[in-house]
Amino acid sequence: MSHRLPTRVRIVEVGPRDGLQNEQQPISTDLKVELIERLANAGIATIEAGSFVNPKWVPQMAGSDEVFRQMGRTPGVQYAALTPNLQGAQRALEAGASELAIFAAASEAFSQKNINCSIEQSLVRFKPVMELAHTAGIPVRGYVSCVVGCPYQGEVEPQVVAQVSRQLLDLGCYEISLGDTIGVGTPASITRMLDAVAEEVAIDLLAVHLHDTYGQAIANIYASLLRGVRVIDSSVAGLGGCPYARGASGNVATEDVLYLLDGLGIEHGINLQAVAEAGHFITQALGRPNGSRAGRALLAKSD
Ligand SMILES: CC(C)(COP(=O)([O-])OP(=O)([O-])OC[C@H]1O[C@@H](n2cnc3c(N)ncnc32)[C@H](O)[C@@H]1OP(=O)([O-])[O-])[C@@H](O)C(=O)NCCC(=O)NCCSC(=O)C[C@@](C)(O)CC(=O)[O-]
Repeated sequence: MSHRLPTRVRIVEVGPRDGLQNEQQPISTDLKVELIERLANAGIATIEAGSFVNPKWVPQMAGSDEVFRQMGRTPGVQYAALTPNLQGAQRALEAGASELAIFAAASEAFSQKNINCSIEQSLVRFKPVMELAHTAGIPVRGYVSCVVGCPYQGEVEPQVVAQVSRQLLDLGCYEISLGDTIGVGTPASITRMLDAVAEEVAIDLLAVHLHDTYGQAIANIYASLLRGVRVIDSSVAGLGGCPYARGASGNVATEDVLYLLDGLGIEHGINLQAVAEAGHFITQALGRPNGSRAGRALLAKSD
């Protein structure tokens, strides 16, 4: 069990997907593309650029094909797509996604609401996705939602998270992202959960995906770093929420995470000021408040 901070962390930017999927207003493809390009220019090496789900349930992501086709690609950047099944995976690959993400849950109730099937059925649906991705030579990331709490079921047992994580790894995912979907975790519950999962999946293969609903995300990230986690999902300007978790606020803001990492002397290879400007750009365009405190502070200083 590590209590030493890592020297380098990889950021997975989920703003263009997780951040925007819940926006009610129409967002043009051009705007999504410009956001993605700004994030890539800032030095972010993994960007979740869209999802290929049923547009009836998540209308904002209906244009993901177009986004993937229009955006300029920066060499060395992975452009990931969230895909729930073979149909989604086929569309994502046709559109040119360089990485796929499948998503399961540690709560039966959330699995049913989110993807209309049980946890076990979801794993069966993911098999052909994995086969397709394997044949195409495309890496697949696995998400587990509700790793500490579920909006429908309440507390979630760390052992269930560990078991689903192991199953996703066995399916062939290269990394497992642990989602505190409703942001209820605290350093104590996140650490307990990570310790249970680390019994099944090496800590090097784990990422944390923490929503900031209760303002605990940065503390939870620090606790995760102390446990040896080296991959953090975040969303520029703290954009987002989950359509299947009412009241859930966005992911931890990328700018806030970068500020934390800088203060700890942990390398990340990203230009924080450029991300803050991307956050300003998108929140101005959407007419919504900027959810990053570090972003707001940096922008105020550079005015
Ligand atoms: C998963 C399904 C598709 C199952 O939905 P289903 O109804 O069980 O699927 P089905 O196979 O029975 O098909 C029903 C209809 O859906 C269509 N369909 C089927 N698949 C697709 C597809 N890929 N793309 C487009 N259309 C699709 C299919 O063609 C058919 O159309 P119809 O014949 O009725 O016209 C549905 O429930 C769905 O799309 N749910 C939305 C899930 C979602 O996007 N949730 C938000 C993202 S998850 C998240 O935010 C959490 C995460 C990852 O960030 C981590 C965290 O924070 O915890």
